[in-house]
Amino acid sequence: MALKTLMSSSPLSLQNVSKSFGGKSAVRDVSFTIKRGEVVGFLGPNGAGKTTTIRMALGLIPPDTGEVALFGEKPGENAFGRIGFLPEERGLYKKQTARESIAHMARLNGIGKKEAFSLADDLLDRYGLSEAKRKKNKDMSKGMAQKVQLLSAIAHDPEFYILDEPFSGLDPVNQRVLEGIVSEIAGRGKTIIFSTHVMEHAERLCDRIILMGGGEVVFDGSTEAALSKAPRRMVIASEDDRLLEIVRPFAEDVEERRDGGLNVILKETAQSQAVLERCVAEKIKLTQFEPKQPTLHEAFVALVGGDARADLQADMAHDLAQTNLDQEEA
Ligand SMILES: Nc1ncnc2c1ncn2[C@@H]1O[C@H](COP(=O)(O)OP(=O)(O)OP(=O)(O)O)[C@@H](O)[C@H]1O
Repeated sequence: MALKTLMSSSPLSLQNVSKSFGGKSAVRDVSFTIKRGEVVGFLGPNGAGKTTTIRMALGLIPPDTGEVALFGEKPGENAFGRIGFLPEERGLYKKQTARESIAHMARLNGIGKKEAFSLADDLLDRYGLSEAKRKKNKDMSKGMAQKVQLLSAIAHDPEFYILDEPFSGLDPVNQRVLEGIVSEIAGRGKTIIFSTHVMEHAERLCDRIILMGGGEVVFDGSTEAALSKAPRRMVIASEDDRLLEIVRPFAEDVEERRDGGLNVILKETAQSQAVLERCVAEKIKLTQFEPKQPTLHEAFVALVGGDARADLQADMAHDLAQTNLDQEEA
């Protein structure tokens, strides 16, 4: 399909978009097109440029250079009723109740008063928040308020959802509830792009991944293609001292484990099966042989270089610590 046609028929298209703040580049030469019905994970470490890109996509800030097309037009009010946007900065009017918040957003998106309140009630019932209907936002837990804000963004049943960090700051239980909502929206054939630096959400929900690093798109493709970028790993163990020597020619890196086994990162050309065959040929008796499934975490640490890679690892460590903390508290 010709570029112009694709730009005009797609919910969102960015062509060579760049943005700097005070001379410091935040987004550099970003191009991608979101097709109808896609569920896209917009990933990257803190400061990678995700929020800036989303703001430009919605026309909240203009790009310095490049073109943005939202439903084939320059972003503007025309498109807003067709979009459900969850901004990174959370905020509900403190004195409004949950149903008032949702109805308020629905009305801003052109729905009449009676229908807006009925929609709010239906959504709150459907997503297990019936008891929050008349609760003021200031009295809600963080998880509850975040769910209400997401429901406010989706009440007018838009075609295209732009969700900036929908899972951040939530405990694992609430993250799952929000994932359920996103998954249900996706099941109805809607188009979704959501940003996150937590890969597991993307792994479970997305067809396609766009990974930002240092203001640029460093990967854009299917979740499977992303996984193929992860280094292949295996764990192998034997009481035979010759194991390390046999494994080394196949390995990019080998680490001895405390239990005597070896963590092996295979060379690009090597196969775990070949290591096994070599061990059998050398009559090495193995006590463990475990090729590991690659994870998106590993793929992205491999794809995002330099400082961004360190940031991503720090984010991952932080998320893991937070999840452990949340599980201990639960
Ligand atoms: N209004 C602004 N003024 C100055 N610098 C900004 C502004 N907005 C973003 N930046 C800078 O642009 C870069 C990209 O930030 P952005 O918020 O887009 O990244 P992000 O990928 O969304 O990160 P996070 O996951 O932390 O939200 C960062 O270096 C940030 O400090």
